[in-house]
Amino acid sequence: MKNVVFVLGAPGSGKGTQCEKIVHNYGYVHLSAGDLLREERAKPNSKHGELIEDYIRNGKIVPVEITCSLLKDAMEKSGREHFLIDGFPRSDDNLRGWNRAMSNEVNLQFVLYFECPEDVCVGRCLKRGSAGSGRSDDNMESLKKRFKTYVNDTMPIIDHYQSLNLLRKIDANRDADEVFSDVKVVFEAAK
Ligand SMILES: Nc1ncnc2c1ncn2[C@@H]1O[C@H](COP(=O)(O)OP(=O)(O)O)[C@@H](O)[C@H]1O
Ligand SMILES: Nc1ccn([C@@H]2O[C@H](COP(=O)(O)OP(=O)(O)O)[C@@H](O)[C@H]2O)c(=O)n1
Ligand SMILES: [Mg+2]
Repeated sequence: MKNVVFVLGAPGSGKGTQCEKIVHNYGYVHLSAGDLLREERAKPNSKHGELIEDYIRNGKIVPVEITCSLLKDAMEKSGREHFLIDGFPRSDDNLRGWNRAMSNEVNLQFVLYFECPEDVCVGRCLKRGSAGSGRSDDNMESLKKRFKTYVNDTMPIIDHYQSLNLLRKIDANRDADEVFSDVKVVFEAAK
């Protein structure tokens, strides 16, 4: 049986940064839904490249059929058993699509949630943009849309996992190493 930890939090809350540290310490495979979508977009023969670019630039959530099949393929290709799924599920469509396709073959261990104020997150993303992230959505116009999507579509998913007692909330408004010391406590408890 495959094991999964979902990693959620606002854009810029530090999901990718903390996932890297978890990979080093706990041997999970890190799958970022956003990275997989950006990779798919970059393929010259991609069926969905233009759609993905439009959704990303406008901070909208790409239809789950696309995202879930990228995740499923990456999981199968890895041949591994423990996965950090970063930035997913981010909407009701994501959650329902995942449950339809995957819930029978995957055990959800818990959901890591990085809590961080919006102004701090926006500042981090703008800094990432001006440092040359090359991302078409690390600009103020896209960020406004991304945060609207986060509040309207993703917060209800976070509440859903809270009500199932699966949410592990971390204060992400600190130095990355301090954040990781709390992350470690969660992973040690899950061993
Ligand atoms: N705890 C932190 N304090 C300050 N900056 C951070 C912290 N964690 C990540 N960053 C920086 O903020 C930006 C967003 O981090 P990232 O891990 O990509 O977040 P997310 O995947 O949630 O968007 C990156 O440029 C990263 O280097
Ligand atoms: N489950 C997901 C995750 C990302 N995405 C898209 O990819 C964009 C970037 O996601 P990301 O996870 O890389 O962004 P960050 O939260 O890491 O800054 C999102 O704003 C969405 O447009 C999606 O459609 N569905
Ligand atoms: Mg990220």
